Amino acid sequence: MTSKEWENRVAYLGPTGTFTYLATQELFPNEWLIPYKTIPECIEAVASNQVDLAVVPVENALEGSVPLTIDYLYHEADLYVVGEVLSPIAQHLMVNPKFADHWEGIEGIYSHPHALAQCHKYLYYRFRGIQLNPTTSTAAAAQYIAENPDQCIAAIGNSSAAETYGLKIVQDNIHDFHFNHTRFFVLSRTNQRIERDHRDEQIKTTVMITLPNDRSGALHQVLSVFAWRQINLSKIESRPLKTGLGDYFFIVDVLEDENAPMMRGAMDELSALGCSVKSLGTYYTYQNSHD
Ligand SMILES: O=C(O)C(=O)Cc1ccccc1
Repeated sequence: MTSKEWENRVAYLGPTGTFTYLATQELFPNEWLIPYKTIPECIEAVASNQVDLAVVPVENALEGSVPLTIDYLYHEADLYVVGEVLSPIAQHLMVNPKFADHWEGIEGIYSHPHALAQCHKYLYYRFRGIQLNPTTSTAAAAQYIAENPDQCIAAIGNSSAAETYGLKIVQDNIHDFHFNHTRFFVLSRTNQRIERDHRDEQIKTTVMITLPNDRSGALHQVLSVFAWRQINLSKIESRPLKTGLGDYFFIVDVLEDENAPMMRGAMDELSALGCSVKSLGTYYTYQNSHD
């Protein structure tokens, strides 16, 4: 198939072998997947029409939100969430094969900051004092290890990265908590929905809400708008507006379709309360099986 025959160009946090890559590949097995080095580069790629869609991590069960993604969506880009992928995450320690028998002497460990944090206890008890080096992704770390075969260093990432970059896994499942899942957003310039057979039934809408300045009970009022309509929220989080200490916006996940009459009423009432409200769209969830 030539590049012209692909239906969609999909940016993802690369290179090949990241957790984002695995999530993207499972949802888009027949699309043209294009790696970008950082989350902002993925988001810019779709915003500037270089690609049709972008897949980026947005939240991890152990580490919480990925602030870069949420802040970039609020402050920098005008995009819609058109799908989400939930993937189980297993972290492994990998080295160049020639160090497979003396990996306990490694002098540095490389990975994405979230991956290092997910293995905090393991690294503390097993490698205290060894330098931990953040990289733009887990696969970028694996690639770095492969490109520096004379150094006794290790990467933390998934088994696909070990395979892609010819590394040997010397300790598997080193993440501190068994339930380690990451949520990825699929982003688009247009308000559409990715619809595949294996989607979850539950639909979700992500809304960004900025409260009117300094009014007591404003957040309570916002929550009441949803509560009395019996609209369920699955997440609410505040992020700094970056205009001064104490100024925040809220990102809220609502288990309802943005076009449902109750939801339209809720959005209108929020505006009437003086909030600025932006819906990032309604989308389906896809559960990935790999780890
Ligand atoms: O670096 C990666 O592989 C990513 O896709 C980001 C990430 C990092 C750690 C856990 C889940 C996703």
